[in-house]
Amino acid sequence: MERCQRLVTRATLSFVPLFPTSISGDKSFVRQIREQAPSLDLRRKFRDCRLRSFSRTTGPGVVPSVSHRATARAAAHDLCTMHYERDTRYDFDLFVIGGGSGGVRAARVSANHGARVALAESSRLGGTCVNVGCIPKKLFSYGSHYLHDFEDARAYGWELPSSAELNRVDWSRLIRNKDAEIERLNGVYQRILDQAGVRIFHARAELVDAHTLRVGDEQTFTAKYILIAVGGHSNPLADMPGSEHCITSNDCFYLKHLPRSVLVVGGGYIGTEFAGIFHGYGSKVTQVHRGNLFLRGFDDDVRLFIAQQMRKDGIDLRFECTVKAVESVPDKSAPEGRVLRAHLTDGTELVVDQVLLAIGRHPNTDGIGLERAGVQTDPRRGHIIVDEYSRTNVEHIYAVGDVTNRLNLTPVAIAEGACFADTVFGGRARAPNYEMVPTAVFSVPPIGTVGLTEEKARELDKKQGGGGIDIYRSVFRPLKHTLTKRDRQTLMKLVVDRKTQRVLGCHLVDDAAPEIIQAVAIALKMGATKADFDNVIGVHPTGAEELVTMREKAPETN
Ligand SMILES: Cc1cc2nc3c(=O)[nH]c(=O)nc-3n(C[C@H](O)[C@H](O)[C@H](O)COP(=O)(O)OP(=O)(O)OC[C@H]3O[C@@H](n4cnc5c(N)ncnc54)[C@H](O)[C@@H]3O)c2cc1C
Ligand SMILES: NC(=O)c1ccc[n+]([C@@H]2O[C@H](COP(=O)([O-])OP(=O)(O)OC[C@H]3O[C@@H](n4cnc5c(N)ncnc54)[C@H](O)[C@@H]3O)[C@@H](O)[C@H]2O)c1
Repeated sequence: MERCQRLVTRATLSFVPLFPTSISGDKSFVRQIREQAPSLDLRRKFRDCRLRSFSRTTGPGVVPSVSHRATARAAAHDLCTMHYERDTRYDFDLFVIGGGSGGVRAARVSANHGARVALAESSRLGGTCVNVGCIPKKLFSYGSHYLHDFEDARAYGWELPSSAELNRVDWSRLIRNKDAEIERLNGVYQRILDQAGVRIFHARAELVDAHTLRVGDEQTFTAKYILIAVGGHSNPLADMPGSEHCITSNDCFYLKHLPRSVLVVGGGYIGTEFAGIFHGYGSKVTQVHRGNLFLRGFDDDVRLFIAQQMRKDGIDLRFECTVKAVESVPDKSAPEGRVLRAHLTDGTELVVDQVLLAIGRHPNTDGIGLERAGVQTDPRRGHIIVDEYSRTNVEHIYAVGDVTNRLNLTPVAIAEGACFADTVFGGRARAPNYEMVPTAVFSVPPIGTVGLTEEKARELDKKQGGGGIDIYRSVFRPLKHTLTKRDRQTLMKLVVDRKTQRVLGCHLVDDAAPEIIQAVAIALKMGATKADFDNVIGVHPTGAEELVTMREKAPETN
């Protein structure tokens, strides 16, 4: 308390008059106040004296620079938004287990609301997305397009060496460069949390009881609120003979060699993205999926179209087929000193360098003491059960992100984390909104999608005895490939409610689809009708202009 009084006094007596020129020292001062001033009252006093000092320095004759003004306003806003009165009966107001997408956002926003926050991360900050998910995957995806791009460049006049000469990949350089970027991002996350005043433990944490956590082997802390944001892990298909020879998506980012051939098992996001990545880098790829068509949950037109395009590119895509056993066979000529013989359910065998299991992910709920705290999980799938505010059955324990198995996407985990923080510490109950969440599959070519599929829209329409669904579909060769002659097509599709004319879904397959779909999602979330789309003038020449020029309804099939 005394220390805080001193800080406030220092703010009024010495710091305040220097205000316009000591902005850079200012941020750390705000941080100090956040960390040291336990009472809301003291923080408010500091805020008030800050605001007074600012208005004094902006009096006649003093013109603070724009950046000074912005910094001061931001700092004052920071302090104004501290709603939460700390509870000193506990070591922390909030303990976050897991420093991935959801956990980091929740920790930062909660600290900004004035809570004393700790976060434990057993691996690397940033979690799946930063270390072994979205980011390295997208970097690999960029990298995998170059050979095609070089080949296409010839049609545009470029004189380049032959494809055989171009097709040489220094895989270790890719891994090194990727690692450096990920390390940089780990540092960014560390700084974000440090600046917010979050205490970070680079250790595993588990629940001892409903308010107590063991952190690493030795430390124990109490917290008023606990947030579980531990994510998930790949299904290792442990029951399959030879599964120990297979890799998961995590391993793809650390392979010593580019595999000459890969069997990809699974027809979801990860399998389809890695099939494209390895194929683009020059591996011979076979992808198997146990169902009759992969990418379940996506629009059927998109699923068929992507399958067609991938096959044209040379990927061996097999449906109603999966792997039943894998053997390791020594082979001195193979990069790994062995090859893998995969036995498939269609009766065939494949000899490959790697078998990638991409058959879904399980929540990390084992061994974190949920039972000791009385937190309920789903008996079938193991995820933590939460309500719309991400609260578990235990009043002060919350969970966000993949461990709750709602929509397992990074922006969703982030939104859940932010809503949690605002609800518990920000004085504003906020539930994440899962309507019209756009998503992309970075396959080759990529998919961008938002809203209802045609199948889902028809099903709902039938249930509601509605007036029917109109489909607008366009398939065309993108302008770029008129010169390259590459056998590549774009698909654009709108699903429209016939009665209200509201656009219920948009499904794109195109190199630009992941970028375009973000903006389309805004329109759909605002309730745009087909006429709204038609009223917009296109951007020419682009593929996206097709979205506002589709006039012909597709013939009725149902
Ligand atoms: C290959 C791949 C590609 C993906 N690509 C995309 C994409 O392009 N776009 C997209 O939106 N989503 C993508 N995702 C999904 C996305 O990564 C996840 O939805 C997101 O990371 C979930 O965030 P989270 O906070 O729930 O968990 P995570 O990010 O997984 O974070 C959980 C953290 O908790 C830590 N942890 C676990 N147990 C403990 C413990 N007991 N103590 C301390 N720490 C612990 C883990 O080490 C981890 O860092 C991809 C996923 C994968 C696997
Ligand atoms: N671009 C993105 O946004 C992106 C990219 C990667 C992952 N993700 C997220 O991560 C999640 C996990 O991805 P995923 O591809 O592992 O899972 P998924 O659920 O998308 O696909 C799993 C696939 O494995 C198959 N499968 C499941 N069990 C099987 C078994 N025992 N044998 C054979 N096949 C089996 C399923 O039929 C399905 O095709 C995704 O659902 C998504 O939410 C998102």
